[in-house]
Amino acid sequence: MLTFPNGKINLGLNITEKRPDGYHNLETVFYPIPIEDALEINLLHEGSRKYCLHQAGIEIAGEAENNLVVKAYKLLDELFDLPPVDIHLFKHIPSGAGLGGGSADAAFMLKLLNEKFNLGLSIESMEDYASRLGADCAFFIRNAPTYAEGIGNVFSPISLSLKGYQLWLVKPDIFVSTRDAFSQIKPHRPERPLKETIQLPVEEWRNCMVNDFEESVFPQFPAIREIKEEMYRQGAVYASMSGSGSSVYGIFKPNASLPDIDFGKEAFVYKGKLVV
Ligand SMILES: C[C@](O)(CO)[C@H](O)COP(=O)(O)OP(=O)(O)OC[C@H]1O[C@@H](n2ccc(N)nc2=O)[C@H](O)[C@@H]1O
Ligand SMILES: Nc1ncnc2c1ncn2[C@@H]1O[C@H](COP(=O)(O)OP(=O)(O)OP(=O)(O)O)[C@@H](O)[C@H]1O
Repeated sequence: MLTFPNGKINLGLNITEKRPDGYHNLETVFYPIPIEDALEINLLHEGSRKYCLHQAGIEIAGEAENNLVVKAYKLLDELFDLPPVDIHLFKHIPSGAGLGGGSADAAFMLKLLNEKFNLGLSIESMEDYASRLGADCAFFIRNAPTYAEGIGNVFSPISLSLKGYQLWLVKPDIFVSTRDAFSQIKPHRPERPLKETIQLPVEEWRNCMVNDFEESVFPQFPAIREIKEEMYRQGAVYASMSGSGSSVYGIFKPNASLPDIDFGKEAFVYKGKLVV
């Protein structure tokens, strides 16, 4: 059985409060984007192992057992004593990019196991399991535009569609540590709640919707700021860093023509239409 976990971008990201447990409360809108990994599971017939992970595409640092798809399998295996599975993961979504690729894989693995083994899990219980695997993981269960608060795990649906707009996304060869990015932020509430800002016309977002991480990440990595400025030079309606970086996206009118621009040999570049 095969599925295609997709990435997300953050539309606006306000870090509002530091919590006693060290984590931060935030408000953001998660928006699904059509950059996809491929994830397949089959019954594993050989040997005594419960799972075997085969990886291809972009390399993920670390041991197989730390892969979020394996963590998702182990979580449900503890509860349902699942049959052994052979897992194939083809990574296309860059990691450490603010695109939630690892979280997407984990959430889609829960959905895949639920379907393959007829576990009968509700959307709500899959969201609950997903939230144990990562702060923003549960978003990928419904995978629809969502307003998120808390540590990125308290959701409400929003009415928003950018369907037909073009997305231009660039992830330079720069690693930004999410933990360090959070530690450099002075939390504060925005003048207007993001839930209201997001309902303004897209053309107005540029003047009032921000990603708070840009203030600390741009001075440290001016090349990331430069990509955002390039997006606006090319006519983006809205441009921003996603999550804690290092990817930057531009949203363009449906008929805009996007030229070829050299963002460096190692940069990941995606251009495509938004589909939701
Ligand atoms: C910033 C976002 O990209 C917004 O979508 C995500 O919230 C980040 O999610 P993520 O990469 O899955 O981050 P995690 O692996 O959960 O957390 C990495 C580190 O970031 C810090 N962290 C994360 C989320 C949060 N709400 N407050 C935090 O302070 C913590 O120090 C944590 O140890
Ligand atoms: N299946 C997986 N795909 C990608 N990363 C994984 C996976 N499993 C574990 N990881 C680990 O999770 C870390 C972060 O992955 P992910 O791609 O979700 O981060 P991100 O792009 O920073 O997203 P965000 O900050 O928006 O959640 C990586 O450092 C990687 O080692």
